[in-house]
Amino acid sequence: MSTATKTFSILAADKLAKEGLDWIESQPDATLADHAGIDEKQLAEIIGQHDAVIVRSGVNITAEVLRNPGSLKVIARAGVGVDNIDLAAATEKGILVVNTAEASTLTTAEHAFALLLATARQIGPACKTLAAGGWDRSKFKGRQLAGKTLGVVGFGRIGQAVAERALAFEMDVLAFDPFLNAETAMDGRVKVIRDFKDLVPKVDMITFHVPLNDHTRGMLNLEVMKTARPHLIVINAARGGVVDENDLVTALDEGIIAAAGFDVFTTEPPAADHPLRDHPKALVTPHLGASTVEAQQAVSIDAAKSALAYLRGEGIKGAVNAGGIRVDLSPIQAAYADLIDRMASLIGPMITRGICNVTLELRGSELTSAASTLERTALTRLLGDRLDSPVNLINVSALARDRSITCKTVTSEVDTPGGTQATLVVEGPRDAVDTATHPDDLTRRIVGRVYDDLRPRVVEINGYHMDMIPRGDMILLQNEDRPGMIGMVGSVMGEAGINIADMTISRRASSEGNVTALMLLKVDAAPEPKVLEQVSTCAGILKAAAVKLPSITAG
Ligand SMILES: NC(=O)C1=CN([C@@H]2O[C@H](COP(=O)(O)OP(=O)(O)OC[C@H]3O[C@@H](n4cnc5c(N)ncnc54)[C@H](O)[C@@H]3O)[C@@H](O)[C@H]2O)C=CC1
Ligand SMILES: O=C(O)C(=O)COP(=O)(O)O
Repeated sequence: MSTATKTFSILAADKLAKEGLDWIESQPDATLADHAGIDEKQLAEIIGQHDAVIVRSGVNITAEVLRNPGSLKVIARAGVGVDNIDLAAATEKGILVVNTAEASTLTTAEHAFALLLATARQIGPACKTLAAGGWDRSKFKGRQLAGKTLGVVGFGRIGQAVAERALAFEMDVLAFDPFLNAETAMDGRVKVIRDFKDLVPKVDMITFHVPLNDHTRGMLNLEVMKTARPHLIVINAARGGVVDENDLVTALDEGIIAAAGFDVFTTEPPAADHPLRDHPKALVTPHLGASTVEAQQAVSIDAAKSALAYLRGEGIKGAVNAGGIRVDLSPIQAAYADLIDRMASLIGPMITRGICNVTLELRGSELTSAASTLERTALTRLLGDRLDSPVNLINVSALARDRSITCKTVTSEVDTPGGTQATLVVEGPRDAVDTATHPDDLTRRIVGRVYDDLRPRVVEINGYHMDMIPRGDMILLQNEDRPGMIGMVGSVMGEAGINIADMTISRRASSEGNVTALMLLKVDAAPEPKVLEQVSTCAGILKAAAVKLPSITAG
């Protein structure tokens, strides 16, 4: 674990189990702000004062809430569904969103199954009758699950757990999930149906375990309900809106379907006069799917741990909007991330024609698993130095896509003779006219390596070969290869009071045979813009740029 030099502030914006909150408070580098029950407006005001926020489904993290994200770096959902979080807004602001996908699977499956059993046996109305002094046994004749066919819509974690339970109850199970490419599932015990509309007429009971999105909203509507068997029981413990609520009420009233067990609603809580609240054929619970002692304890601790692990740079667990990013890099991967960041900084000032395509070539088996992170590292530097808005590993791919910048990483597990290697190639638009740039330099290419000492080295820039450790204040000069250039540059720097600590020179013959040189000066202080301008106007100097790179602690 990291040392407690920095304290991360974690905001609990929803009701979380005590165990997770206690865990946060036990950490030397974390403080807890418990604001369970906070409304959206208040949340928007304080969210930026915290490094992480943990929520359940009780609070909406809208684009408005994220308008001034301040220090916020991670939103942790203590649960599964993230439909209460504006993922696009979070991604755009560079905020990681994580969930605790597995911690509440069994609990939620049990709740869906409880609804199924209770609805089939009319437990709700029977209980109400008894409480009101009645004893009406003939009115509450139920139906047995064994021998019936259950349709499971969405065959992910919860859907499969429900199917397991249904099989144990001797039910036949049919599944529909467009992302399940098989004829059968669970060792042939579950038949997969390709089309949702084919599933509905075949089942006696149907249960939904899908996320709410444009494809699932209203997927069970009146038109589809009309194709069902009249004794169909509908269970929804996924998200309100997957089953059209108005259509459901009509179908229940008209006997198109028999009964419904609902844990989730389009608006939560549903309005006081919502027809499902007190419908004789509906058994309803107030979004209790994940509400067991065990699941709440697990999601609360998991969410707190994932948020803090990310803030500490220990890894990303349960990412919803950060496919492929890793912060728990191995030493060699971390060294390459640092090298690639420096490489992108170095060629940055030479990119004067805009960016169209970025290609990262990675050689070496150790780098493959970090490819996405390394690509995003290069892009973050290339775009971050050019855009006003914050750019980081989370939002950079979306930003590049928005600007039609194509990014590609080519990995090869065959190490070069010199070991691992990274090559970054940046291309501008083909039709951009740039008379100041030599045709050989229209594509910018930089090659770097990390050896056993884990120090970053640049070994080539656009055909100029070298072996240089990129660090500190540097000046890049491209010049005609003729006598007197070094002396001239030295005297301009001397007059400006700039000490040259180190110099690397490399020559290259152009396609027409002209020889040019690239001088890389390591200087003790950054040059004033006027010094750079002065040197760039000297005869024989083709390009001049200054770059500030981080120092290297290990020497
Ligand atoms: N009532 C409650 O308290 C709880 C509700 N949930 C909800 O349960 C749902 C499922 O959760 P998990 O099983 O953990 O998620 P999951 O991601 O493991 O499974 C979802 C499945 O739905 C499938 N799917 C996506 N689009 C589909 C479509 N158009 N038609 C059919 N299938 C589709 C996916 O391929 C995936 O297999 C989520 O909506 C979640 O929010 C989760 C926990 C508690
Ligand atoms: O995890 C989920 O998706 C849930 O629906 C559970 O919601 P909750 O955390 O109980 O507000």
